[in-house]
Amino acid sequence: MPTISTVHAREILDSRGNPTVEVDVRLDDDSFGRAAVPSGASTGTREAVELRDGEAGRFHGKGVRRAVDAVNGEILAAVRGLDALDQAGLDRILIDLDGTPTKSRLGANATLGVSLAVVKAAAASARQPLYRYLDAGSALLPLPLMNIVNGGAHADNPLDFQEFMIAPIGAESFFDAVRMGSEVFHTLRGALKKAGQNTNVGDEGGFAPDLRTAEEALTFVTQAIADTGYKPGVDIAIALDPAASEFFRDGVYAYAGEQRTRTVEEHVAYLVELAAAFPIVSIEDGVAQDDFAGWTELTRTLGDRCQLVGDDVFCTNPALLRQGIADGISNAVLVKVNQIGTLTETVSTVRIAQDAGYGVVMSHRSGETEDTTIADLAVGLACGQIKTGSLSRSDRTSKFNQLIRIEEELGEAARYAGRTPLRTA
Ligand SMILES: O=C(O)[C@@H](CO)OP(=O)(O)O
Ligand SMILES: [Mg+2]
Repeated sequence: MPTISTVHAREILDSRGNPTVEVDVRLDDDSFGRAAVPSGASTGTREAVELRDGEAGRFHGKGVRRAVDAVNGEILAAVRGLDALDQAGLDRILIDLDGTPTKSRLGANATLGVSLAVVKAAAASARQPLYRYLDAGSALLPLPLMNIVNGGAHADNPLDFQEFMIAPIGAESFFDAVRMGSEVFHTLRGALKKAGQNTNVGDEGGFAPDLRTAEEALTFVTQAIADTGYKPGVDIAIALDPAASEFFRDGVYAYAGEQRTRTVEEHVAYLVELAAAFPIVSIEDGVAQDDFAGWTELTRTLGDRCQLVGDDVFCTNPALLRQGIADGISNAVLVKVNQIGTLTETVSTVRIAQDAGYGVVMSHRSGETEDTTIADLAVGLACGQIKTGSLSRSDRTSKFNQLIRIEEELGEAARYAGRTPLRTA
C-alpha cells in the first residue's frame, strides 16, 4: 500500500494573473501527483470558501498564502503516512480537520489541491492514467460545450448573458468535435471583423464583441455555424450560460446591456422564445440561484425539450443537488471541483445526478491554469459533457488537448457522447 510521504503547496498564477494554490504530493514509492486549483468570477453563494489573505498590497489582497500554509503545516501533519489509495478516507480527514460546513477555516482551495494531487499520485503509483484509475472501463468522451462568445462577468462588453457556447452534437469523435469547433471559431472571428466588431477575447477565450442583446450574439453564432458548412441544430447546436444570478436584483432581472428589466415571468418567457428561435439544446443558470419560482417555471415550460443545468443553485454540493432533484428543478448539474473542495464529494454529486437521470457537465472555472485534471474526470466519471471554454488560450485548449490524447489512447474502445447525454426531445 503506497502511503503519502510529502505534501507541498505553493502560490502560482492563474489565467487571470491572480495567485492560486498548487500542490505537489509524493508517495513512499516515489510516485508523484500535482494539482492546481481554479477560481471563479461568477460564484454561487453556497460554494465552499476560497481562502484569500486579504493582506493589503500583496497581490492586491488576493494572495493565497494562508491556504498554502495550511497545506504545508496542519494538512501535511494530518495526512503524512496515510494510504494514498483510500481517497474517501483522505477526503474525510480533510473535511474533519477543517471542521466547518464550508471549508472556511483551511480553505477549499487548500483541501482541493491536496485531494486532487493525492489521486493523481495514486494513479501514478498504479501506473494508470487518471481516467482509467478512476474507472477501468471508462471510455466515454464528453460532448464539449465550447464558449465562443463571452459576456457578463467574464468580459467588459455589454452582453448580459455570460456564455454562448457551441456543442458539436453531430461530430464523429472528440477530435472531430474539436476540429469543427475550431473551424466555427475562426469563421466567427472573420464575421465579427467584417461587421466592424473587435475580436478581442474574454476570460474563457471566447470573443467579447460590443453587442447588446443575446439575439445579436446568437445570430452571429448561428450564422458562423452555417457559414462554416454545418447544419445548426443538427451538426452543431448552441448552449447558453446566462449566469442569471449575476443580474437578478430585487426580484427582477436587470439587463444592464439592454438597459431594461424583465420580471421573472418575462425573463422565463424570453428564454423560451430564444430556445424556439435558435438551435439551443442547453441552458445553464437560466434563472438565479435564489429564484425558486423561476427555476420551477423554467423547468415546467422548457424542461421537456432543453437541458437545464444548475450551477450556482447546486454548487456541486450533494445535499443541494438532492434537494433540487426532490423539488424537481433543472434536469442537469454543472460540476466544478472547487465549488465543493474534495474529489470524493465531487464524485458523490456526479453519482447522485446520474442515478436520478440528470445530465452531468464537468466544468472549468473562468480562472484556470494549465492543470488538466477535469479532462480525466470527465472521462473517468462518464459525465458525458464537458465545459472548458473556447478554442483559444492554453488554459482552455489544454483540456481539449488532453481529451484528444485520451481518445487516441483508448483507440477502438473510445466512444464519443455526441448528442446522447442531452436527453432533449
Ligand atoms: O458560471 C460558470 O459556469 C463559470 C465557468 O464558465 O464561471 P465562473 O468560474 O466565473 O463561475
Ligand atoms: Mg455557470
